[in-house]
Amino acid sequence: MSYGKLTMRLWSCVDEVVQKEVGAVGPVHIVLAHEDDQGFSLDEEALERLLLREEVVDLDVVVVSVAGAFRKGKSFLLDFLLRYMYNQSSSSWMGDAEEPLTGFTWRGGCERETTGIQAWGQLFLVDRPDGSKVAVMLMDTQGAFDSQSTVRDCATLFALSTMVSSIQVYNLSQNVQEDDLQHLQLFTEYGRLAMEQTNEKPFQRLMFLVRDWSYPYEHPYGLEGGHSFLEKRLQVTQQQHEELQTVRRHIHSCFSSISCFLLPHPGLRVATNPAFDGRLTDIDEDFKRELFCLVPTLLAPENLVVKEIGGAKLTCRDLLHYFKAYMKIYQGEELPHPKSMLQATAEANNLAAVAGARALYTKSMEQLCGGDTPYMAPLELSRRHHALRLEAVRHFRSVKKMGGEELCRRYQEQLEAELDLSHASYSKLNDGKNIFRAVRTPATLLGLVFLCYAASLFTGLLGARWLASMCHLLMGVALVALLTWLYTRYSGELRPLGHVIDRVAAALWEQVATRGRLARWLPIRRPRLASNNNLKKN
Ligand SMILES: Nc1nc2c(ncn2[C@@H]2O[C@H](COP(=O)(O)OP(=O)(O)OP(=O)(O)O)[C@@H](O)[C@H]2O)c(=O)[nH]1
Ligand SMILES: [Mg+2]
Repeated sequence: MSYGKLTMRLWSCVDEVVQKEVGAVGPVHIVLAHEDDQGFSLDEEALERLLLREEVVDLDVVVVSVAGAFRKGKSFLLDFLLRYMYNQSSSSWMGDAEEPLTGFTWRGGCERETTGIQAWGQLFLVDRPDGSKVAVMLMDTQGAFDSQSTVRDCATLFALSTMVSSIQVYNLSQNVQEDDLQHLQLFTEYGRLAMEQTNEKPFQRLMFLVRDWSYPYEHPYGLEGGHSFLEKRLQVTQQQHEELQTVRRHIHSCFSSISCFLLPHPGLRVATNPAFDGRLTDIDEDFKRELFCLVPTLLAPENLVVKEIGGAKLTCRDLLHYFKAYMKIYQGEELPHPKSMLQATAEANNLAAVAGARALYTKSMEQLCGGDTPYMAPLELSRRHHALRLEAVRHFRSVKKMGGEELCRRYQEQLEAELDLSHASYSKLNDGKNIFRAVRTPATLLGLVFLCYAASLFTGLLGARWLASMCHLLMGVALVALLTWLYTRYSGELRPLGHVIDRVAAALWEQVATRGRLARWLPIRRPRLASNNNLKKN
């Protein structure tokens, strides 16, 4: 029995089961797009119904996905893939000339149609020439760059479809532009980020499908023309700018095989007639001829590519687990959010300006009160900080940046907060250089020792022996604290203990000094940070 006949028999068995279970077969939403900016969710039940069906669950799986910008005929093309899968053994798989095209929903018009990710409601069983049997899943993806999706939405869906498919068709219109390559780079990088790092190429087969190709006199329609065209487009040369080289290297490093197919325009009736329902009589001959070559290039049994992750082939059951795991990663918050080019550039501009202003401030502060400079009056330090802070902010604002005033103000606030933090640590460094502060703990403890000694002598003379013993005890504690403090400073060990002793001594010192009105000339209280306004008034 030929492969084709066997496939058809198997297929009709599966078809019967499915018809009984779910009625008419159609597209199934496996990834749902939520309207209210809530991202996407996986319809696990729908996916389980599809992948855990007894006939397919343990078979190796082939996933063919079509992705790209919205309104470019992706669903329309997928319906021809469906026709091929349903009529594989027949050379007239394209169907009757007057038959409307059905399957994945497609339509004319300028508003988006497909949302989320849809899979065809049943998998196709195919016998491959090597005798193995595989299950083929066809997947349609929400078009990128519609007016309702963010860059993150587009990246998530493209990345997901690339990660779970073994054959990804990148559907483009008219040409392969540099921005098409940049978007592919961004989306595949977003996919690679969510996958475990391996040395192997993370994705399998990629086909650039260029629709409405208008230059057959330069590169003929079809796979061969596509090959020569893509070779030129993806060529890396030393004369290229580094940016162009990086994009091309990235794409080569992501896919194990890359091809290109140039498809002619299907004719004006397809593109512009609102009454067009997909019948073949309305489609240009050139398009049908090339489509007849394109579809088997993707789906003929010998061309099918089994889905592999980390070098291991996946069954339908495995694919279900991977789908769930990947979806969870994209729903979590650990991945960075891809941004639009303007947003990313504006943030980079602002960050660079913040870094420049911070460097300016730090350089001057280092000269003023860095590690090797002598102690300076805290009030003077605070005054200079404010002057330099103003200068740094002025520098930040003078740098030309993209992104507008709102973004600029946000980064200015960040800069100001950072500079205030720096001031706090420069103040601490400066305080550390003060001789009084350096000897404050031992002086306080020594003072306490003498005070307790004198008090014990005095109370002993008065005959209050228990009070004298208390003073002795306190003196002993102060002495031990002093020795411990000296040890911690000398050895650098038991630092938390040394820190506690410092704080107790500081509290005592503050009490005594404040009561004794010494606060004016001893470094007891830190000068309060004068606000910008105060400074201006001064
Ligand atoms: N110019 C042109 N139009 C096409 C081609 N193939 C299909 N169309 C037309 O493009 C329109 C959109 O087709 P869809 O298949 O719904 O497009 P889509 O990419 O799935 O759109 P979204 O689901 O919104 O992302 C329909 O009017 C088709 O007739 C093609 O190769 N070239
Ligand atoms: Mg569509």
